[in-house]
Amino acid sequence: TAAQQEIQTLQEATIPSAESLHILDFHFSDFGLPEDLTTQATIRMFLDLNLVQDFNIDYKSLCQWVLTVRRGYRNNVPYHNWSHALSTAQSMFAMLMATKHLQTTFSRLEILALMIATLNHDIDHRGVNNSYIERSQQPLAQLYGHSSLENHHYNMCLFILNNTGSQILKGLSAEDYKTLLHWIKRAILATDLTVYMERRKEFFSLTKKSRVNWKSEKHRELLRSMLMTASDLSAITKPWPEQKRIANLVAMEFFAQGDKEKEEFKIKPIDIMNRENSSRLPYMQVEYIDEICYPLYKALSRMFDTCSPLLSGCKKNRENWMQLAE
Ligand SMILES: C=CCCOc1ncc(C(=C)O)cc1-c1nc2c(CC)[n+](C3CN(CC)C3)[nH]c2c(=O)[nH]1
Ligand SMILES: [Zn+2]
Repeated sequence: TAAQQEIQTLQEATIPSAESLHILDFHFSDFGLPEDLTTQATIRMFLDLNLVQDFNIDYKSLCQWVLTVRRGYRNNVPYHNWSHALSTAQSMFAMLMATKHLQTTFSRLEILALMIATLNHDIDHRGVNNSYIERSQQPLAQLYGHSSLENHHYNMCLFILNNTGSQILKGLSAEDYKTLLHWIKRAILATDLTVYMERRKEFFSLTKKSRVNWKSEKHRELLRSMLMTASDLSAITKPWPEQKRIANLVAMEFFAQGDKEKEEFKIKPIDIMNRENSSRLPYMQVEYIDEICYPLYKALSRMFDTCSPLLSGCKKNRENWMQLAE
């Protein structure tokens, strides 16, 4: 079949180096990268983090797993698609590769959890957020209640990991497998912004007192969660042309949800989803940066100076949006 052919082709491909794919750069963009190179870039991340070796991952299964995860994203969704998943995983990869401290602090199993979680964290996203799903009483809402979307992303991730032919975790002990799934679930659920906003206070106070106890599982999980959000929102740190392009995709998706909310529920959508406010988009972005993004990149850069390009990128975009807001 075509799917088998695609697996075969990927399996036989010579995977380009990280340098030639530019996946070590914080300013990486997949814009214009051909689809087959996006799957090869994903394989390259797993190879360069030594995950294939450390966990005895069968290479053909890894190829099938990457292609199945990619297919799990909907290409009729403007922003929450495979490109967002790849950029999120690449941001995590760039932080891990740049920060030796992270690689020595996190176990190999934690690194594996972060890479699987970033790639799967929005899988099967329909372009609408939790509040829309809960209000529309969609099956997902009946199934999962709150954080319904993130629970769905985790379940899809688990389903693919258990699927014949893409069982990349076959080489793990029963205990490691159980621990890993728990960490992947927590990491995917951490990408729910409401969860992030609750938990970041504790993280910020830890980084201020620089009292992180790396031995404590609670502190490590908190850091893994914060790294998930930093990767998830990393488009806000990209060079201006890329940030502009992404912002337009996010706006397209948000306004489409707002239109549906007006149409189906006869309600007024929240500001960022109401296309009547599109002239205020730059101002809303400045607010979004100040309230949600900047504090996180500030705390991360305080902890790891290797992550300072994320903070400076975010700061630059605040200035760019501010100029448009006046
Ligand atoms: C219409 C949207 C304009 C574009 O918006 C964007 N463009 C790009 C990025 C990016 C990450 O680069 C991010 C955004 C962007 N994302 C936002 C989100 C979800 C992460 N929220 C939540 C919803 N909750 C408010 C109740 C806070 N507010 C946002 C905003 O104002 N902008
Ligand atoms: Zn995301």
